[in-house]
Amino acid sequence: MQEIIDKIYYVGVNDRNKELFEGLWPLPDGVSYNSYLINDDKVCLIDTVEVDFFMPFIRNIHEVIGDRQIDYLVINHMEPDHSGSIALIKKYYPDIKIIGNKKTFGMMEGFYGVNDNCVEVKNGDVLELGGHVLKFVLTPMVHWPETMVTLDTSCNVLFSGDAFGCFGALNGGLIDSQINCDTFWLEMVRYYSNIVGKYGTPVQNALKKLAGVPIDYICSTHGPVWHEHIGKVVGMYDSMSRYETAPGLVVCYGTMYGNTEHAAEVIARAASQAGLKDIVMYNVSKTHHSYIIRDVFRYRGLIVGAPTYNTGLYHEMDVLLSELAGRDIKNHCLGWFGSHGWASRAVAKIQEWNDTRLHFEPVGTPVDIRQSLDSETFAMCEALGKAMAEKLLAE
Ligand SMILES: Cc1cc2nc3c(=O)[nH]c(=O)nc-3n(C[C@H](O)[C@H](O)[C@H](O)COP(=O)(O)O)c2cc1C
Repeated sequence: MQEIIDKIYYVGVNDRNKELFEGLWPLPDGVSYNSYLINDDKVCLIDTVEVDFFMPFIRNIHEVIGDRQIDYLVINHMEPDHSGSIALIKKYYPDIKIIGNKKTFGMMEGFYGVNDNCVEVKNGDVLELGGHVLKFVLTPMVHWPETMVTLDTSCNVLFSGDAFGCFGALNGGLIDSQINCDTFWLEMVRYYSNIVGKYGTPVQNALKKLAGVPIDYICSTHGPVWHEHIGKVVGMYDSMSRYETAPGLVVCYGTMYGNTEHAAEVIARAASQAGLKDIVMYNVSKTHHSYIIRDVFRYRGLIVGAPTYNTGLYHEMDVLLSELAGRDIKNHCLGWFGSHGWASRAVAKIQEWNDTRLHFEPVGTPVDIRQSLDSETFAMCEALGKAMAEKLLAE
């Protein structure tokens, strides 16, 4: 197994089989479950892996320590993709001491029935392993209540749990300086926006706790080990958790027979003609909402439109708006439009979502299309696209 630095080894695994992470998030390039082993006077394992991967996990551990026992297991985060192997690790290493905080152990008992040999740590507590010294920093609600991170102060390594993680399996290379990271940047935004995105304030609090701490390696639970790009990934987390955006536009629509799509094309073209360069368009039935949410986190403007369907809003658009509303996204502008055959509901429903849950800043005049675009609604779509572009560019 690869040594990251000074007796710290990677012992994680790759999952290229799963279609949907957590049954929700597509994994076109797989995902890694990262775990780390410090082979010092005392042996310490940092987090585990999803239980389906226990056999390759234990093989990786044996490759590093052979028959040595593991003294400590640090649990930074109890989500089962990291905690899933705790019970089996305890079977292999019955004397292992499990390190967590007050909120960790109730969850551990509830999920796995494990409740003995626990060592509770508080914020700032220290554990000496020999040459290596670990310091525990509690980071509640990034993105579960028990989350914490572990600093190895002897060599400036941060074991960050899910923070700074991203989708994408590790294809041979482990540390960012060994690999081309191009594919990981957008996947980091998708991971953050969908899974952590609601918790901007706790992420800001965690970043403040770590500000000024020298960090040479960030070892997260998913994706590459960050070394060369630490400034970039910390900057990305800072910016995303402040809900900072670029002056771009997401145009997202539902359609059955093309009339609402036609309106979306007119709106996007008008925005482009008004000078806006960053415009992305999605058919909400085709593109998984995790990609749309990712781009909503990147761009300040959003225009959504959908048909009236069974006296309500086209279902896939309802799902998208519900997902967006669940993330408490701030600092965004919204325009909207809709279509109907005989009795309009879609436009009012989108407005209802915004008034009651989203609270984005409304831009332009909503367009309600009866059956298909006519000259009046065509002009209104152009005006909507232009108004949004002018608003975004003016800022
Ligand atoms: C299954 C189905 C249910 C619909 N329900 C309604 C409705 O409840 N009220 C209404 O005014 N139009 C309804 N419509 C009509 C559509 O809203 C209308 O045809 C619209 O132009 C469709 O847009 P599209 O061409 O982008 O798919 C329905 C259409 C379909 C296919």
